[in-house]
Amino acid sequence: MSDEQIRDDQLSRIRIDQKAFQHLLEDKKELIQNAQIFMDYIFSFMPEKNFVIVLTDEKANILKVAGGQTLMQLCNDEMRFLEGTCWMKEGVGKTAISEAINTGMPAKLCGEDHPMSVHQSWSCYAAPIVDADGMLQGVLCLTENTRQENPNALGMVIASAKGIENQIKNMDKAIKLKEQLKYQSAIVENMSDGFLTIDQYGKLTYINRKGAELLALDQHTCIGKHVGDLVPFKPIILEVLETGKGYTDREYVLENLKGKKMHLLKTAMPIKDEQGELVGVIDIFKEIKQIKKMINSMVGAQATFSFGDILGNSQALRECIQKSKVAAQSLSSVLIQGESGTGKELFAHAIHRESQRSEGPFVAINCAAIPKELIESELFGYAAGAFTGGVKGGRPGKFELAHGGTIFLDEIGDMPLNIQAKLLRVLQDKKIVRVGGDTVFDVDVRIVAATNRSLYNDCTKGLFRWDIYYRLNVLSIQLPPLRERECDVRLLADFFVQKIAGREQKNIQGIDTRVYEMLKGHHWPGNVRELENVMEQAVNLCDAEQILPEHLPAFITRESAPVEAKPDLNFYLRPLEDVEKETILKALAYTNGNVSRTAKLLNVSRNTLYNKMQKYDAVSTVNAGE
Ligand SMILES: Nc1ncnc2c1ncn2[C@@H]1O[C@H](COP(=O)(O)OP(=O)(O)OP(=O)(O)O)[C@@H](O)[C@H]1O
Repeated sequence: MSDEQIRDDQLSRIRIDQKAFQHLLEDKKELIQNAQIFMDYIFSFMPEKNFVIVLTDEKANILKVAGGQTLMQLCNDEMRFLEGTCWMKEGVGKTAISEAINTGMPAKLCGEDHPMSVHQSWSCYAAPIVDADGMLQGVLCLTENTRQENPNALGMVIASAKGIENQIKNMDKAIKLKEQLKYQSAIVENMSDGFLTIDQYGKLTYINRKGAELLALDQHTCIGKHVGDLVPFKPIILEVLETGKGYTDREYVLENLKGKKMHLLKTAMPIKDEQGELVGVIDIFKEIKQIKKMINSMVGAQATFSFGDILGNSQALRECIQKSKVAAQSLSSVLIQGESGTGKELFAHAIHRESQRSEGPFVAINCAAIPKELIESELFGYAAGAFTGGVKGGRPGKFELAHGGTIFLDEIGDMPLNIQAKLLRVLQDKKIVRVGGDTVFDVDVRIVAATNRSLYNDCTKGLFRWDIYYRLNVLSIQLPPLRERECDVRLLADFFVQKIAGREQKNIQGIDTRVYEMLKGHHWPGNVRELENVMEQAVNLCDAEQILPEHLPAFITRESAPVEAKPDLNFYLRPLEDVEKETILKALAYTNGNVSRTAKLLNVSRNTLYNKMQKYDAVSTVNAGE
């Protein structure tokens, strides 16, 4: 076979399918781009251009050929050294390219080192190109005629291959960084908090969408401007630039560009470079109302009962429900009065649920259950540093937390007079000032108050302010005691037995008629709460299919028992208060001073018990954990 035939035969074996080659070029785009820079560079500083330089992939497929025109032609004529050919196919023999691929090292093959006669007039210098993970990506190979050997050729190829490797690594890093930045900016852009950064000169370098919305700025045109020129107040982050000290979760009230008053919680952090020099500040801010919403949903500041949960067919109760439904539609304050356990809290829930602000929070506070010295800060919050021991950053009170909803002031009759004065301001102006602070906060809160005392009597005795009484009493609901609505006793007793038996998984079908009679005969000083407790006790004791008289507590069965002999009154009679005090102390001793358990034992509310304990100086017996 002639040399020409050998060459053509070889070409037909080493040529890659055109389509496959196009795919390969696409796959290796990055490598080709980076190698091209170095191939051009070598080409530019060798004026004789008496060489050919090729780039192959890791399987010896030639991706790119460059070189002097004459030499390229010669190379083609003698070796078919062409783009789109593979130089590791069978029959090609050992080449510098195959050596570099097989050993992973630079390789040099000159003249007769080549096994193929058609290659023997050429000297080839090849160096592998690897990526950041050490994986072979390709080979750079310089080929020249043996007559014009260049002693620096191998060094030049190795240096260029290294250069390409670095270029690829940098490119990979840049791509990864870009990806990372894309994610980071997506996170920051979609944050529900406002986020901005300034440089060391106070110029805005970045602001996210929420931040621009809160401060009423144009997100794009404000970049590069000094923050002091962008907002109508002295930006607090400039202090961080001055002091180098950041802060966490501080409250600020400011006006944005549109004049809207914003109550924000802010965190600012200084950014320092590797030398510890301050280069900027990060500022993260959110509206307090967002936090209050979260607090309310976490602490369950929601009304759980609706009018559907209030049972009773008596005329008096139906009228109360009717009146409360009307009250729910109004924005005026509501005063619910009634004995302990008549359902005042239940009505307060239902009024909120039926009102237009039912989506807002329902915040309840029991004025009798909080020590007098703490009521003010509980209701109105306190400013930063108001008292030693207080949370450094201050705290909002129940009125602020109830913004947009309803506040239920239970046992309002127990509110101290000095706090009543502050309450008047809320009722009149809908504004509050935190304890120890001077910032005025607007609060949009509907007040529902309740008491089991006669507020009117308290006013006449100077214990309650008339002005507040009149303001609260705009809509007044007087809940009837249970003893005055006999027909509800049966209904409620059935309901409680069903509810408690279901909860306790007891199969109790109903209530014996004698039990109804006994229940009707009781005076119910603890009202519905007392009835609920009695039925709970009965369900627990019941081992039959019906609640029978023997399941009722003795104080109820005794009331309906026939009186056999008149007791010796002189022996039995003692002042009622003495008996009450003794009973309370005994019960407290029995429960180790646990107020909740004692209240349950005595069938009274915690508040009623607490009031009586204060009256009888028994508060010191309370368990410390209470
Ligand atoms: N009409 C009613 N229907 C169903 N349950 C009722 C009714 N009235 C009261 N209750 C239940 O009785 C218990 C006491 O009710 P609630 O706490 O509302 O009374 P209160 O008047 O606020 O008591 P206190 O003055 O002691 O705080 C609760 O468990 C409540 O669900």
